[in-house]
Amino acid sequence: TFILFSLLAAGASAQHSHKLLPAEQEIPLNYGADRLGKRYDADMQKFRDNRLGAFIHWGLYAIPGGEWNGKVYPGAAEWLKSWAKVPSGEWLELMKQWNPTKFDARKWAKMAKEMGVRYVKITTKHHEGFCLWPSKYTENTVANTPYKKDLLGEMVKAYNDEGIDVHFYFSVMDWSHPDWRYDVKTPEDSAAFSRFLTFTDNQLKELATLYPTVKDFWFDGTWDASIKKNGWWTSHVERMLKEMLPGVTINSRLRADDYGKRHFDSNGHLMGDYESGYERRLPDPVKDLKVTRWDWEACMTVPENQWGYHKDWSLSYVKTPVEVLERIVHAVSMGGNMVVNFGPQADGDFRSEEKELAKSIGAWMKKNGQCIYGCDYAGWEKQPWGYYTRKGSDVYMVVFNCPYSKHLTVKTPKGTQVVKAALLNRKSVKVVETARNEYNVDMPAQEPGEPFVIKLQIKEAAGVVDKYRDALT
Ligand SMILES: C[C@@H]1O/C(=N\OC(=O)Nc2ccccc2)[C@@H](O)[C@H](O)[C@@H]1O
Repeated sequence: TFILFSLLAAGASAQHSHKLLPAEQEIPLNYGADRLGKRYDADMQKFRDNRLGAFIHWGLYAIPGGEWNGKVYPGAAEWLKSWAKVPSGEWLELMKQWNPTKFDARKWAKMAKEMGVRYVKITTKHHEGFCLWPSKYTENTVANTPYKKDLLGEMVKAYNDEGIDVHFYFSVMDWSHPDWRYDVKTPEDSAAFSRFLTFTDNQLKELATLYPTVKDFWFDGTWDASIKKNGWWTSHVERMLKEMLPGVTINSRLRADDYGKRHFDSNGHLMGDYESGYERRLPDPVKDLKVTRWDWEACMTVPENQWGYHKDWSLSYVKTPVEVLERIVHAVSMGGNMVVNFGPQADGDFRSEEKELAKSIGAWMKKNGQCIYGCDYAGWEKQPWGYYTRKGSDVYMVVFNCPYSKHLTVKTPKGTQVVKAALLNRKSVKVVETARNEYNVDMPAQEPGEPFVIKLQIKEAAGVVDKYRDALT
């Protein structure tokens, strides 16, 4: 079985293979998925209902902002240490300049509230190894900078005070730790990496103990062979955090199983509580409907690929608010969450483009948020005008593209009728049945000038009279 399975596993597609084997062919795993299927407890339901989040990528990399020794690197700014091949000792000198004088956690929380995000994911430690909290397991922390104070603690309190959940991003890969290894090949490697895993355990326990209102851990920096060869540890971390913080959610990216399979274990079952592979890309609304079988969260950058602050946003395309909004709606329409990224400046303020974006998305959410929060995949056939979302028996049409026909085609599943349609401001729009399970929903009389939402009242009674009798062929 093992040989057969190894061939099967080798043939499986990339890390996102979810090919489920018939139950009797499943192989025994010690470090595979702890649970089959979605979680339905209150904490996971809150994660799901939140739907819209914001990422905060903030670290030493915000100081150089993509430029090193007079050269501007177009790659992701939070990877500048790598692009410019800066030794750790030299990179950590930046700590001497870390003093965000304009940082005001309450202002940050107000901005998030105004945008309508229900949660914020904060980089507690990115690959560079600089900690935004005063960790006692390393010198590379905010405590040893001119700022001194516990930045993470200030943020957690401010966001929570605004009713916004806080999630922690944590990079396992730590470029500044002498015991980090990309691979474990020698006895020296395994001694060092074992020390590294203990160090990481200690930091995670510290985060869970100091900030017990944290709702989620989003692990990153877990793609290297060293982690894939230690799937047991990733399973231990998930169990340790869930023991310390019952209800906490953990992303699939942490996890590797007994054979180094990531995200989905060797039997095709999702590990962790939600799939976190959709980064700067989204599943296709027609071809990738498989994602509606599990919980997932996408994240996106506003420029093509900048998570940390980069001084020059002219180097790539910057998405407009409507383009950001469409990705948010697209994710929710397929049963996923969307996290929009912000890369604060070193001084603790945000660039104007990000402030404008937050305002613009927030204004739309204030009017239309009921088609996002608590909504899920509707199960109806995708149409060119936009996306469906659904909450119970309420189906929403979120319209991004207006057809010259002035009608929005709606095709309902068998046995489902559209009874009424109305704009969210309650002005009704005409609905005409055009064929079996097909309707024309009128465009609103006034051109809304921005993406708009139509709420459908439907009837799913079984045994609907089928007045269209197909001709006998
Ligand atoms: C959110 C982003 O996450 C990262 N890396 O993500 C991935 O490697 N993503 C990935 C990899 C393979 C498949 C799908 C996504 C980091 O390197 C980056 O600086 C940023 O923090």
